[in-house]
Amino acid sequence: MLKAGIVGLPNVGKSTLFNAVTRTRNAEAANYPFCTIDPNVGVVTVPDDRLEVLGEINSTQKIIPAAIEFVDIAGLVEGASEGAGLGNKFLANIREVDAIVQVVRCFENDDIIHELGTVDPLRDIEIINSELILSDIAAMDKRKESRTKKARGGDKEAKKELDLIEKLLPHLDAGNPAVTLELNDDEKETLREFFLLSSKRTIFACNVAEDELADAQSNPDGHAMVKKVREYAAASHDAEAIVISARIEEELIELSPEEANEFLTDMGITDSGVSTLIRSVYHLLGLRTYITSGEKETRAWTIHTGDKAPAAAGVIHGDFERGFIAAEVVAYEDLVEAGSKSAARDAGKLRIEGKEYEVKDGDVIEFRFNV
Ligand SMILES: Nc1ncnc2c1ncn2[C@@H]1O[C@H](COP(=O)(O)OP(=O)(O)OP(=O)(O)O)[C@@H](O)[C@H]1O
Ligand SMILES: [Mg+2]
Repeated sequence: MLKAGIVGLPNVGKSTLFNAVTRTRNAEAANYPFCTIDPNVGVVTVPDDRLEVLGEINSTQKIIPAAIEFVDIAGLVEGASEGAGLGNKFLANIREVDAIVQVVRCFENDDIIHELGTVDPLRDIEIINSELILSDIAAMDKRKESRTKKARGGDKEAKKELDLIEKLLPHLDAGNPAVTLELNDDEKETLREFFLLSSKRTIFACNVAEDELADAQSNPDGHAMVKKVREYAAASHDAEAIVISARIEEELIELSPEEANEFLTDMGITDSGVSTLIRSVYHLLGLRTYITSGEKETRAWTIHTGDKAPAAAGVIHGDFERGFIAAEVVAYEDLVEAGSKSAARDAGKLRIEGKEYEVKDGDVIEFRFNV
């Protein structure tokens, strides 16, 4: 299962967010820096309203959403790349995740300690990013040395790596994350093998005060700190910034879905920031959902962007892929509009697709196979 790492300065609300997304209290969240040392790992289900709708249509007994993993990582501080605050250990934890959620403190509150004494989202982001970049520079310097020797000996693979490193180092030295360097497909492939921290796709989670969430969601640029983070994310990271209030979400854990909805409505919010965040992370990881739906269960299956029908079938069972014959596909919207699968078939919306079909997000599929 792909993993998203929750990263940020100490005491900014990472574990609170982790509890909110996993709907547990497994991570200790408390008002002091370095409350978290060892990472907390949890499975997070991806909210998807389409499953309930299909479940209704097919009188399904069970609904099974898609899932990804979240890892709550210890806070980084300035100097982490040189080992400060157990920096090396924490950076190693980040290396193991597939994408990053960077939690940025965007709330004023004198009772909650800020490591640096003041609330300043852009300064905080810069600290985290430069630690990731510095650690990558050190890794690349080392790799450059070993590859130079090999390349001299005529090793083509080493030469290819070396060329990329020569391109990468000035980019990193200028303070840019590896993820924003323009590369061709071949270079991208090589870059993946470097496992760089700053090459991971990132979403910024602006953690705002509870009473500012409603306004900040409906008008993000009306919140001065959120506005800055959004601009920064778009300009220098080609990334999204999402507004959350980790503490509200944590308070919702004990409530039933109905009570939680009522609570949110009272606050003037329709969708909780955390649901949006989880969905965005799922997409950021390059993941898409197709759905199977019948009386027994309605289930979301996770595939990668661009996966073809046999590979998608293989997610259910290897036999489905090996014995793949065809996929009966109807787009979610078409199925809902028709009201049932047979009505969709009558309306000519049911397609029979073969081996080359690229499965789309929201396809409702039944596979034909033979083993
Ligand atoms: N949006 C918010 N508004 C007010 N307080 C918040 C908000 N989000 C989190 N907090 C509070 O901030 C404190 C720190 O939260 P938490 O322990 O989740 O931080 P952390 O980033 O995991 O810290 P550490 O790096 O020490 O592990 C907690 O007291 C928490 O309740
Ligand atoms: Mg923590």
